[in-house]
Amino acid sequence: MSTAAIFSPPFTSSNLRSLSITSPSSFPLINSSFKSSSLTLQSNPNPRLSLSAMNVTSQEIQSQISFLDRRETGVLHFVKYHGLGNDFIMVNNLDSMEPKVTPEQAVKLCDRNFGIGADGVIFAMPGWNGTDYTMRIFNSDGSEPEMCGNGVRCFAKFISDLNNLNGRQSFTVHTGAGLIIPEIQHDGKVKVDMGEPVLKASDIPTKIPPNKDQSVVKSKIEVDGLHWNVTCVSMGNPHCVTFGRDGDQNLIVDELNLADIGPKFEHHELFPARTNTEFVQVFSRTHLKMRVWERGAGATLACGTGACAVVVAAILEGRSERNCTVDLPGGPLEIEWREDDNHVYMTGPAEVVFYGSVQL
Ligand SMILES: N[C@@H](CCC[C@H](N)C(=O)O)C(=O)O
Repeated sequence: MSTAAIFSPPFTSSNLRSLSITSPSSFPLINSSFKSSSLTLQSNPNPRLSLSAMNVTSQEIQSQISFLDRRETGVLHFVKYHGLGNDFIMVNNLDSMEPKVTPEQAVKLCDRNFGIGADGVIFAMPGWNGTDYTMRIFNSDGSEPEMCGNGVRCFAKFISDLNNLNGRQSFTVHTGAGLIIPEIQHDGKVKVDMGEPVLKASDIPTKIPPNKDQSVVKSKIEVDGLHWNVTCVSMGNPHCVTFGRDGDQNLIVDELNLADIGPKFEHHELFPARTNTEFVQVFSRTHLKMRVWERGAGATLACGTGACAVVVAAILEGRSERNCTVDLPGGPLEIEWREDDNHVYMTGPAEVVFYGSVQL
């Protein structure tokens, strides 16, 4: 479809009832281009709104992405991406250091029932201090984290599509976690130099007393009356990694009630900036499985910084090698914590879901 110039009137509550996707009156969906093999809109009052094949090709993306350049007051043009089901509304903010969406608007846009639906909103901004680009992100609760691993892979693909770069590209990206360097590989996956993990307790930050040099490794904390062994790692953003409770042989992560236990870690008094929490099951010294409760976003299908923190914690606890496959609910990530430069490298996919425009 030709996305760029076509704008339909905002949906009203009466025509919304006949659609299988909905858009609330506070965020009327103006135009969208889904890519899905089997989906079609039934009783679609707007013939321009249609759903067709998944896996958007690079050429298709480039022919459609130009609609992001349009400027209409009160209208946000976006592309939704996901990295292993961790999904983001990507905004072309390359003309300004001021985010085009406020934290309050981000909360509404991310709402899965009354908005577009996403784990966060990501802004592609001009570079800073010599970097090619700046990435900022709002979580679905409107808070601003320092970094997002799955998000930076989506960011790399978004930049490549925006600038018609078509193929392998490496960028320098300024983030709240410092310099991050993603590289689009020939197979379409994105490998990211995530920098060095931070282990000093006060910098993570956590109030858990350090027990190994200045860091927290396999320390016991009480959460909801139970004692959990945790290792704390920052990948720019804070992570609390646990392989289980006292006396547990090996955590079976599928058995956890994440919605119950996750918030108790996130808001625990020992984490002054709140925390992301990863629950980990060990299959072998190179194969781990995790579930995550994210600060500001809850249970997500994947967390890139979380997977990096998990491998760092597993190595510190003597449970794994430096190269691991980490299974997440949305799929696997390859993580390496290199000995020579102390950097963590993450490799995984990033895909377009759809394009859209919405009234703010
Ligand atoms: N899903 C992300 C992490 C996003 C930020 C996190 N919720 C936080 O507040 O730190 C990832 O892939 O790393």
